[in-house]
Amino acid sequence: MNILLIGCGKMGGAMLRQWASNDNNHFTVADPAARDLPKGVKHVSKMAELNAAEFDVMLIAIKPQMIADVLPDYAFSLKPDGCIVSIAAGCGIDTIVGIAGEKAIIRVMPNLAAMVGLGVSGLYANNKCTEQQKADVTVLIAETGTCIQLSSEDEIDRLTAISGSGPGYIFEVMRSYMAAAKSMGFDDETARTLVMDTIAGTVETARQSPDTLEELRNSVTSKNGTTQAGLEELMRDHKLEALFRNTVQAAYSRAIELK
Ligand SMILES: NC(=O)C1=CN([C@@H]2O[C@H](COP(=O)(O)OP(=O)(O)OC[C@H]3O[C@@H](n4cnc5c(N)ncnc54)[C@H](O)[C@@H]3O)[C@@H](O)[C@H]2O)C=CC1
Ligand SMILES: O=C(O)[C@@H]1CCC=N1
Repeated sequence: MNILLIGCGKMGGAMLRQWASNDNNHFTVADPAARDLPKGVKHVSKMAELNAAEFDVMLIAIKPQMIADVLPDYAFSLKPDGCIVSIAAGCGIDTIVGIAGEKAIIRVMPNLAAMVGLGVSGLYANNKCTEQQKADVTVLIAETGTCIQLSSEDEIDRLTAISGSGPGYIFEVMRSYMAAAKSMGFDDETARTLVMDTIAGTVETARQSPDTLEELRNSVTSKNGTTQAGLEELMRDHKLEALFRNTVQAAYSRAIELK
């Protein structure tokens, strides 16, 4: 497929890095600030430089607040049977239709781990999309990690709050955990290794185990041992659970505002 990537910042750039490692598709990036693009990727700074080229897929990876300004410039670069894919948080299909007209539109919500092929994305297609378009875009997204098919647009906004924003929460959890390790006297490098390897090893253990997370947690927790002492703090008054609930609710509310 010929794909036009509009916006190649942190998220578009992360996905492009994976895609460019395959030869399956041809990419053109439209972004005045794009630098150091992978080999074989064409670059334009503005619409006029496209020389009337037409694309099978137009992938929107600019900030949601910019779409109304930027998308009209590119709307004519889509082939008549082409498909718009938007990774913008919040920005609904109705908003895109209002700008670009009735088109095949797919909303995808990736996350930053796409950069290393370990992303998780949700995908929702409107009823103008053919089965072939859905299948092609699913294959494209699956090159960056897991791709989950969603059956309502609202699910994209709810998934945004969990996995789209998720790496942000986890980086902050890691940062706080690392600060705690440093308060125990470990230097930066050792604290980072201890925290990251503990998290990576724990995730892999959970992936490979048939046990529930509660059972796995209990398998670390000796009666009257160190983990029990730590968990009594971490789980006091269910504050951690409430904190995560409030966190994802705030992100979901923001996605609704960005519609
Ligand atoms: N950063 C993340 O982890 C995730 C971001 N997203 C979505 O991805 C989109 C992009 O977010 P980021 O990559 O984080 O932002 P970013 O600010 O890193 O990238 C945006 C890019 O758009 C470019 N741009 C600005 N004006 C332009 C124009 N007129 N034409 C073409 N390109 C233009 C900028 O130069 C920049 O490279 C947003 O809609 C966001 O909701 C979705 C999932 C995760
Ligand atoms: O913070 C944001 O709005 C975007 C969407 C998900 C992750 N980053």
